[in-house]
Parts: sequence; structure tokens; C-alpha cells
Amino acid sequence: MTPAARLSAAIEVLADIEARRRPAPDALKDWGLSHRFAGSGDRAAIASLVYDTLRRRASAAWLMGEATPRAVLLGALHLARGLSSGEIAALCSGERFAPSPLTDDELSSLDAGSLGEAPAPVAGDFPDWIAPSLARAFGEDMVAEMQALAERAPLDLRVNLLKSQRDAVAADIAVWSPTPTPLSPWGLRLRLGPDGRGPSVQSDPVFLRGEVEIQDEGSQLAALLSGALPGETVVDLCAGGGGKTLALGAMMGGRGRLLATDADPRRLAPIHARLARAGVEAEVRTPRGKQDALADLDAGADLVVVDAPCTGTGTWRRNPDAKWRLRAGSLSLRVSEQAKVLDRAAQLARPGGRIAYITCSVLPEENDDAVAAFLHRHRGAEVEQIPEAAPLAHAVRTTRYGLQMTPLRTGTDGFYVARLRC
Ligand SMILES: C[S@@+](CC[C@H](N)C(=O)[O-])C[C@H]1O[C@@H](n2cnc3c(N)ncnc32)[C@H](O)[C@@H]1O
Repeated sequence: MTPAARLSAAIEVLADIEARRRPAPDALKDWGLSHRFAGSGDRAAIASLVYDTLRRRASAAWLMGEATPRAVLLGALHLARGLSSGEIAALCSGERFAPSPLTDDELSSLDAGSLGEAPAPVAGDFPDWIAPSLARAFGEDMVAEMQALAERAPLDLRVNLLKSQRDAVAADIAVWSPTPTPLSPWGLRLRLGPDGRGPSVQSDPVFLRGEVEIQDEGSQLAALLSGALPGETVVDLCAGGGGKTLALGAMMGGRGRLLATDADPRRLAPIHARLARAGVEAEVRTPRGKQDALADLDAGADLVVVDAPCTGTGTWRRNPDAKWRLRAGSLSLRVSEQAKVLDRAAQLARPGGRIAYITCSVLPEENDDAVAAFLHRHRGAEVEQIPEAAPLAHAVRTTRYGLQMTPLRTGTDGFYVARLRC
């Protein structure tokens, strides 16, 4: 497909997302299935155009003066990719499979449009209704923080110290020009191409040998800040596909007891193959029906890691359509799930044991407010300092009870971590 034909395809996908209110991955998958002539390079390039546009949907619409799929794509080519009106006009030739030529209005918006007078939700590309929460989180940095959350995310790897060392892996994948992540001692960052695509890590021998996992530096740090130690009994209560479990296993160095579970057995399914590849020993407790998968462990854990179900606002760089689909109702639902899972964690922790509470959200309702509500329900519990956070102190945003990472401050996804002692 020509670059111009890829633009037309991206407009089609954006129209489908809008008309049917469906997640971007579903719309992209359907487009691929109904256009089988498109190769994997075409599909990846179209996905990248769609995601770049969704990240800048509000500001692109403001620039262009309209919010049609075509207008936001054109605006995003200018704002996110830095294309001039002339370069965009050359792509929109109206020839076979190319978008129709730019109108005079489109040309003048691209040439003279500005975000100078744009309100905060437009300048920062976020839904209006969430502004009060973001203002609580970030104060006068709100727009700058949200602009950073509307950029592309890097591709980070976590080196599995059970199998290799960061330098050795870096030497092995030198062709991808990896650089050590600034904050995580286990991370390597890979450069993305101009269209936002990275190398095929998952088919490379270093990945197949279990020496690396794909994991954002913020997620690596969240695992590190849990403070899991060799010899401890550690429960990963919301293990999902096991991203944190693998990191916890590496921290524990094969000593102690690591248990992983999740309320949703389907989310746990990939963990078995991932543990095997990484050489991590863990007991996976898959829930069956209403049975409590950890009933035998009450008050027996030194550390319970709660990588809580959350809105995922901190991952909007990677899932930009999620920000436009988030509703107040789902935020309240997540908050009640967080209370439930924290209460279960308190039952599992031994007296004097710890809970590491983690979200990938930047909303105070899911972070400090959730911790405050927990402390109110569990009068004996207290928040503890996180000694492992000392080297990050210059970068993270310290909150009342924990710490917040953000793309602007730490160059990571927006993870929040608090540590509680029961
Ligand atoms: C943020 S995801 C976990 C991601 C995972 N830890 C990782 O690093 O890949 C949150 C998980 O919490 C699970 N969950 C939701 N409510 C739960 C509960 N009450 N008990 C245990 N897990 C729960 C969800 O099914 C989901 O898999």
C-alpha cells in the first residue's frame, strides 16, 4: 500500500471506531480481516496512524475546526508527526486510494490554526469531565502532564536477572541500539522508528530464551518498590498475565514462596508459559467458581502485591482510545473493586506484613483516596516509607501516602505505588 492509501485506511478505521464506539484494537483487527491484501507492515503503519490520531484527538479537532475522522487525522499528521500542509497536501492527491485533495479551509487550518487559546482539556487532550481529578493530582502542571501522556510511549524491556545481565543482553541486541533505562536497574529502552514501530522482540532468541520481557519502566519500578525479598512468602493477588509476577520472581531469586492468582481465570492463562520461559517458580492459584483460591493462606503472607484493577489512565500513551471511552461510572466501579481487593489483601497479610498497592492510574480517587479509605477501614494499618524509592526521589511526584510516576516526571507510564503495613 502507498503511504496515501494507508491514510485512507486509517480514516476508515477512525470512522468505524467513532460510529460503532468500539475499541481501536477491535476496529483495526476487523479492517485487517476484510483487507487481506494488506501486509503486516501496512497494518502496523495504519495502526500507528490511528493511535497517533487518537492521542491528539481533541487538539487535532480544535486545530482543524471540526472533529470528523478525516479532520482529526489531518490535524494529527501536523501536530503529532510534524508534517507541513504541503507534505499533507502531497499525500492527499485524490488519486487512486489516496484521500481527496485538501480543501481551502483545511489548508488554512493547517497553516494558520493554533492551540494558543485552547482550553486545558484540548491542550492536554483529555476528556473534560476528568479535569477536576487531574487538577487535584497535578495542580498547575496538569496540562504539561497530560501533554506528556499524549505522546508515544517508548519500548522498554526488563532483563531477567535469573537468566542474564543487562550488559550481556544489551550486547546481544546491539543492532537495536538499546540504552539502559534511566531509573530501573533492569531496563533497556529501544528506539522506535519514525512511524512509532519497534523491533520484533517476541520472535528474537533473547526473548524466547526468557532473558527479557517487554515491560514499561514504570511497571518494573512498581515491582521493585513492592520490596519483595528472597525467602519471603509473597502473594501477587491481581497477577493477570503475570507481568509483575515475573519481576517479583526475579527479585526473590528462587528463594521463598511466590503465589499468583487473579479473580479472572482467563487473565491468568498466559502466566504458565511466561513463568516457564523466565525460569520463575510460582504457585499459580486459578480460581474455580466461588472457591477462594487462597483460603489456606490467610494471615500467612509477608507481602501481598495488589496490582489493582484500575482505569488505566496512566497508560493512555499506549491505549489512547481508552481515554475517550472512560466514563465516570467505570471510575466508581474500579474504586469499589480496589476497596474489595485491598480488604482481601489485609486478610492475607500476616500481622506486621506488608501490602504494596499499585495502580497504573494518575487519578487520586484510585490512589491516595483508596489508601485513605483503606486506612479508615483498617485502623491498625499504617503507611510505610519505601526505602527502595530513595534513588527515584528526584523524579517521582510524592503524594500524601505514596508516589506517582508520570511520563513527564519519570518518562514512564503513570504508575502509583503505596506501601502499607498491617
Ligand atoms: C492491572 S491488572 C493486573 C496486571 C498484572 N499484574 C500484570 O502486571 O500484568 C488488574 C487485575 O486485577 C484483577 N482483579 C480484579 N478484581 C480482583 C479481585 N477482587 N481479586 C483478584 N484480582 C482481581 C483483574 O482481573 C486484572 O487481571
